[in-house]
Amino acid sequence: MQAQKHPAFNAEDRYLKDTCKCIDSEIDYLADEVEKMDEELLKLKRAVGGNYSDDVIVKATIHEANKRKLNQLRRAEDKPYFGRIDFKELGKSGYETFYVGKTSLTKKDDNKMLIIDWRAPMASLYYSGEIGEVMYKAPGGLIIGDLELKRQYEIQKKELINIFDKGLTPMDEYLQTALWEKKDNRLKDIVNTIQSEQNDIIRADKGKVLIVQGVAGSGKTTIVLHRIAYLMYTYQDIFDAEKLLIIVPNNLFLNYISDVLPDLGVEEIKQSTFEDLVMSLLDTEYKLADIETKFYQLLDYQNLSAEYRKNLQLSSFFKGSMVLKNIIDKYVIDLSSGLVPKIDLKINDLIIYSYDEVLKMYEEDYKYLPIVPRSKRIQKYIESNISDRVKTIQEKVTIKCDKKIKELKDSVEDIETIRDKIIRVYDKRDMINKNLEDSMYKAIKQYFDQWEDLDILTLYKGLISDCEKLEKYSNGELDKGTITFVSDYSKKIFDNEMLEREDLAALLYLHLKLEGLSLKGKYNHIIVDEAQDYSELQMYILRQLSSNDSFTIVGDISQGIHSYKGIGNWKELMDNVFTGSDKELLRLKKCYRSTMEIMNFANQVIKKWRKEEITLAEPVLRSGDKPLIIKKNNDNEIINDIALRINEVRGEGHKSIAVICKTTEESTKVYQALKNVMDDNIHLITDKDTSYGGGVVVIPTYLSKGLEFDAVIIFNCSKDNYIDDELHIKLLYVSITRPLHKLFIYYKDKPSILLDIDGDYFDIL
Ligand SMILES: Nc1ncnc2c1ncn2[C@@H]1O[C@H](COP(=O)(O)OP(=O)(O)OP(=O)(O)O)[C@@H](O)[C@H]1O
Repeated sequence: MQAQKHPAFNAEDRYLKDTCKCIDSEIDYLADEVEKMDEELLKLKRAVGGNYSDDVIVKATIHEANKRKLNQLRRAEDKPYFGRIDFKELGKSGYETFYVGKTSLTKKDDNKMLIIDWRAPMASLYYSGEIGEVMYKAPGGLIIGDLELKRQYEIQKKELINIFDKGLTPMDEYLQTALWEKKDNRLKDIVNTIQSEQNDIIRADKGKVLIVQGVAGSGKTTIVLHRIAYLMYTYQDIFDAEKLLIIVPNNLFLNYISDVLPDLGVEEIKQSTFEDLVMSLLDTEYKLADIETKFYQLLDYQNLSAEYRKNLQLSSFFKGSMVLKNIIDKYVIDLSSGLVPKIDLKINDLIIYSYDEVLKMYEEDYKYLPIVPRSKRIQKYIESNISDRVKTIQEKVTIKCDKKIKELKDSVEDIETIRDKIIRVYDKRDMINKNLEDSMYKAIKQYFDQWEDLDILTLYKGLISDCEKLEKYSNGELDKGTITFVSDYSKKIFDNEMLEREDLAALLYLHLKLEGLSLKGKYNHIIVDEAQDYSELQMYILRQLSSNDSFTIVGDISQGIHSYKGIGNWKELMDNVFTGSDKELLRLKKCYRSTMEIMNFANQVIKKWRKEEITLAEPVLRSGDKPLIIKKNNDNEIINDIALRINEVRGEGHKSIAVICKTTEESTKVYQALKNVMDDNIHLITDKDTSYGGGVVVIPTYLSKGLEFDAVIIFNCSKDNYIDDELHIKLLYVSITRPLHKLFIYYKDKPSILLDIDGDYFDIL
């Protein structure tokens, strides 16, 4: 064991053993407490029989905290800590030693802090502090002092394996050990090796919109998950799990990241795709058009004209744009101003509620309500008051009738005629009054039938598929060609009783304008991963769900394979969506995932995009094989070679291997062909899959985004499969930035123009 060579081994070994003993006894103690409290709470709950009890609440809270701590200690018992800092605060005498771990531990008998939590303010020194003068932010203000020692430990099953000292051993050695590990099917926490620039993001001020542009593999996903754990620990009184929301691209990805938060001691955070969030907010399951159809049409340069593909892009972009938001705003104003029909609510010829009276309710009394609840409120008001109103009218009818009868009685006509007339007047009065009573609810219905139907889906479809309306409300911001394309294309989808994914944000926005939103302002912090693929309107909607404009938004413009509908530029997002809020854009340039050789190669590919927004990745010093580009004569030869390659890579101990294809159709063919020449231990991943079980998979690029594998094999990077356009460049870039250790790229006939790069960056076969 390397650790034994370290001069402080004996002292460190003793400390580890003492700490482990202490954890064991704390685990025993807490397990005992939890068991006792389980029984006690059961008895107490029975005794109070479902009634409110302070005692039950207090005990249940302690019980939950004990269970949580017990879980955390159990998770930490094999590796109780990973770092140490020796720090002397300015003005104090002597250095104090602090061990940093995933969860804190205090010794029972003397209250000595054996481990501090990695999220504690002082632990920041472990991640960001350099030996010498340092400072860190504590709740009471800045603490300044001197950092004498920063030490890192590799511990396995309670045994010290290695010790690294800042200054004596290159710090990267510790990071390198972590990065060389083989990956299985899930993302892992990185508390041991969080880097300084990542630490800054994790601990950034909570009260703003933080946007992080990070290159592929820079740890964006990992960091946002650590940030959640940090926020929940640091601001326990504000951030309970229900007030946090994480938006992720798809359910496969959700499954891929699902271990990290529990490992960091955080449970039950709402994590959702944008689509699922909208459907749950609208409480409706919409049938959505297949995500792939449009995506693959955009790639189909052989069969579809450039103009058609451009219109497709524009149409998607429009549906997520602030232009559509403005159109909806104007549409709603018109809808609202013409909503109260210019008629009175009458029964026969009697006015029960006049147009002016209802208009006043609409424009003044209930103006504070959105349109739909406002019109419902007015209807309800009229329903509950109409009988009083009718009574008043009946009284007036009676008075009029009495007056008429008096006149008749005073008249000079013969008595028989007067009697007949009086009877007729009474009959008429009774008929009118009865009719008033009988018809009042029917009249209300007939009256409100004249109001425009506010079914939001119908209104939305009506707007989007109506060229005249789009033209009227767009104020010249859309050209006629786009308008016609949008409305025709949408009509076809609507006719099939479907919506596009792109429709959901606008539909929800219309809902918000007309109905309001029950979750408005519900979340204290919202996290968006892979944010480059979201539209401004989607972000605008998320902003409506936030109580305080507290966001962490991470993404990589270079991986924006859905940028035809998404964000092309962070500055525009800040200007157009987060106007007026405090915001900051940070950059992560280092890639921790892939070897230097893979990342240098990837940089050459993304450079072909020739866009100023590109940030080239700086690989962390970890060297492996150069990417291997392999030419074969046909698909069969490629498949046979891939099968051999997979066995070879498996033999080297790599656990996760992906054969990445451009489309699902290509993936399906490759999967079938591989199954014919290989064992059965291979899986096809499609958009129906919600989990990735590790091992060998065949997967289309767009689903591999966000994931990573030990080795990646790209099936067909031939000339006619990847052309020199933005979407193809980004697709290839995403694929080649997925591997940690090995990358193989196959082609037949001629290689793609995107592989036309300096030969130093790859090997060929
Ligand atoms: N400080 C670190 N220490 C150890 N591993 C790290 C560190 N930072 C990132 N990694 C590892 O790098 C890999 C990439 O991380 P992650 O998936 O979070 O990056 P990303 O920026 O979201 O990537 P992409 O945009 O390509 O999806 C993961 O395996 C993660 O564990």
